[in-house]
Amino acid sequence: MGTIGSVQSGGTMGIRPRFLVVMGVSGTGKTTIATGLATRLGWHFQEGDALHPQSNVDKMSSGQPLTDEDRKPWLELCHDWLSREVKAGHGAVLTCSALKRIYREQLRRDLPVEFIHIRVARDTLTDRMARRQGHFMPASLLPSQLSTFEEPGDDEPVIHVCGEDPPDVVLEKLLQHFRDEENQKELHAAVS
Ligand SMILES: Nc1ncnc2c1ncn2[C@@H]1O[C@H](COP(=O)(O)OP(=O)(O)OP(=O)(O)O)[C@@H](O)[C@H]1O
Ligand SMILES: O=C(O)[C@H](O)[C@@H](O)[C@H](O)[C@H](O)CO
Repeated sequence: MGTIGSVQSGGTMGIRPRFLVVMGVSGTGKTTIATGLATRLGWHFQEGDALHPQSNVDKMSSGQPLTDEDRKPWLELCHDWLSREVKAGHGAVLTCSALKRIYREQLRRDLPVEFIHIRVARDTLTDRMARRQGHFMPASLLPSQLSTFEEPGDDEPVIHVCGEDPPDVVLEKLLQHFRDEENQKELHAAVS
């Protein structure tokens, strides 16, 4: 089993392929954490925002929140991407806000998809969005993101992680979680 300090060839650190959706409201750090995971693990990465139809981007840029109807075709494109990745079997990471349970159900339909939910306090989000430059999402949409968000339930395949720590710390916690799970499996296989 590899450790964070000794990346094995292929870059997977002995971690089996997983199909991850890094989720949360705008500004939680989805892109930052998802790209970090994909880079460290050598897995494929897709920015969910890049799959939005232009009409959705235009709508958000003009300060209007998306509706369920707006999000439906976008979520289907996200599902298509995940589906292709599962078939390829390589290990993959997608960013997607996945704000509601029904959206998460659409994303993981018939697929072994897991979610990583990054938790960040409202004040931190406000600060991050105010500072961020060159992104279409205005900080004024944060209240609607937060009011639309439905906390994932215990019956959903989700890993919660605190996103207040620096990105390297968040990433190391996630990698440690994956390694712990691999170790548990090996232990279980050895005793059964
Ligand atoms: N753990 C962190 N600590 C401090 N700053 C962070 C952290 N994660 C991300 N940031 C910063 O916060 C801002 C938002 O991060 P990022 O773009 O990754 O979030 P996002 O969830 O993908 O946002 P969006 O959904 O709006 O695209 C960026 O300026 C990023 O550099
Ligand atoms: O479901 C939504 O409302 C959207 O996906 C937003 O969350 C943005 O795409 C993203 O956060 C970019 O800032």
